[in-house]
Amino acid sequence: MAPPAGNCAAASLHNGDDGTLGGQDDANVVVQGGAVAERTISCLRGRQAAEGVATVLAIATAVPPTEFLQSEYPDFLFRVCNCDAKIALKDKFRRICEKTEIRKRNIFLTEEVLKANPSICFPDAGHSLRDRQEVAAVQVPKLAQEAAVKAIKEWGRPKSDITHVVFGTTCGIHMPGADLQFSKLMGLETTVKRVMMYQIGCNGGAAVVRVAKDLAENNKGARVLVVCSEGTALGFVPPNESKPEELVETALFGDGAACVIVGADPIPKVERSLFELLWAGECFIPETDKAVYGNFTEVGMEFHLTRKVPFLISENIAKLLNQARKIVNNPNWNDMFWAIHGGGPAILKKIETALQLAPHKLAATREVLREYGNVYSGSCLFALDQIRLRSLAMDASTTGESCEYGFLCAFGPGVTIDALLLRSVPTSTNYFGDDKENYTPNAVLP
Ligand SMILES: CC(=O)CC(=O)SCCNC(=O)CCNC(=O)[C@H](O)C(C)(C)COP(=O)(O)OP(=O)(O)OC[C@H]1O[C@@H](n2cnc3c(N)ncnc32)[C@H](O)[C@@H]1OP(=O)(O)O
Repeated sequence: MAPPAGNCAAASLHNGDDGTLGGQDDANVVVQGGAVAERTISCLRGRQAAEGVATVLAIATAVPPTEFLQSEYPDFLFRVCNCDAKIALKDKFRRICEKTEIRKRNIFLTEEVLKANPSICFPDAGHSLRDRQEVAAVQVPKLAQEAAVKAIKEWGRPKSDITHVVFGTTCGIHMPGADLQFSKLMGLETTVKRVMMYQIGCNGGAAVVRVAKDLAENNKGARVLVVCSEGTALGFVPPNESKPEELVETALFGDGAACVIVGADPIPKVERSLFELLWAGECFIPETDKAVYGNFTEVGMEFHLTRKVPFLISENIAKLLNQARKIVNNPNWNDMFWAIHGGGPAILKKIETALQLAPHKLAATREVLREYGNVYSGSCLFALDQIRLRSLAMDASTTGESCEYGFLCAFGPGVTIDALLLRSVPTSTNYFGDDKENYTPNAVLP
C-alpha cells in the first residue's frame, strides 16, 4: 500500500520535476533497508505515475496518393497479373468487390510499382518476399510519417516533447524495425522510447492504444506517439481458383496510416483532450486459431480467412465489452459511440444484429470502409478520427457524436478482440475552446 505523503518526505527523496530520482537519490534506494526502503520505493512509484487517465490529444490519418475505384479494380488486377483469360474467376472477383460496400481504396501498388517489382504479381519468379519487404521498408515508415506530422501539428507541441513511440504494422518485418526508421524520418529525439508491435493483425489498432495508455499513465509527463501504418505489399496475391478466400482479401484491404498522440494530465490551454481512455481489455476466442491467420513464406504473407469470422466476432464481442460497460453503469449500446474495425460488411451486419445497434451507430466505420477499404490495424483509428469530425459537422454536444461513452474496438488473428472504453469530451468546453470557427482538421468524409 502506498504510504501517505508525509512518509514520503521522511524517506528524504529528492525527485526531479519529472518524478525520477537523481544520482544521489538512486543511492538512497540501494542503501536504505527494511521499511524505509519500502516507503522510498512506494513514493518513487507514486511520483512516477500520472494523476489522471490517459487521453487522446490528437488524431490524423494518411493514405497513398493513388486511388483505385472498386468498380475498376477487377480489370486492373487481372490485367497486371496476366489473368484476363480467367473469365469465371474474374466474374467471381467482381461479384465479391460489389458486395464489399467499398467505393475506392488508396493502394501503393500501382502499375508502375508492380512493373518495377514483377515478383509481386508473379511470385513463382523468385525473391518475391525480398522485393515485397523492400517496398514495405520504405512505404510503411513514410506513410506513418505523413500521418504523424499532421497529428503533431494538431497537438500543438514540439516533436521533441514526444517521449515514446508505439508502432504497429502487419506489412513486413525488419530489424531494426519500422519504429526506428519512422523515428529517424520524424527527427525524434534519440532517447525516445520505442515499442514495435509487428504482426498483431487488425486488432493492432486498439492494441497499440492499450499499450500507449499504460505508458502514459505510468510515466508522468509521457507523450506517446502511436502509429499504425499498413499496406498490401506483403499480402498482394495474383488471382487463384484454388484459393477463393484470397479473392476476398484482395477485394477488401487498402493502404493507410493512422496516428494518435496519447498522454495523461493535458496541459491547460496548450493541449486538448479529444477522448479519455477509461479501460482497455483484450480476449482471444478459444479454438479459433485457424479462422484468421497469416504465414510468412517465400511469396510474402499468406493470409487465411474462413467464412466463420463474422459469426465468431459477433457471438463473442459482447462478453468483452460488457466488462467495460458495467464500469459506467451499463449504458445502452445505442447510447454509446462506436469506432470499430471495418473488417468487412458481413462482420458489421452481424455485430449490428447481435447488439441490436441502430443503423447509424456504425456510420463512421462504414464511411471509412467505403472510402478506404479495410486498412488493417489503422481501420478503427480512422473511424475514431471520423467520429470526432462527424461530431464537429453535426454540431454534436460531445466529441462522441453527443454520446458520453463509446468503444474503440478491433479484431484480428487469434481470433482476438481488443477494445477500449472511451469517454468523449464536451465540445462546448476544452475541445474547441475559442477556436471553433478556425478548427479545420482533415475534412469529414462525404
Ligand atoms: C487482417 C486482420 O487481422 C483482420 C481482418 O480484417 S480479416 C478480414 C475480415 N473480413 C472478413 O472476414 C470478410 C467478411 N465477409 C464479408 O464482409 C462478406 O462476406 C463479403 C464482402 C466478402 C461478401 O459479401 P456477401 O454479402 O457475403 O456476398 P456473398 O454473395 O455471400 O459472397 C460473394 C462471393 O464471395 C464468396 N465468399 C464470401 N466469403 C468468402 C470467404 N471467406 N472465403 C471464400 N469465399 C468467400 C462467396 O462464396 C461468393 O462467391 P460466389 O459469388 O461465387 O457464390
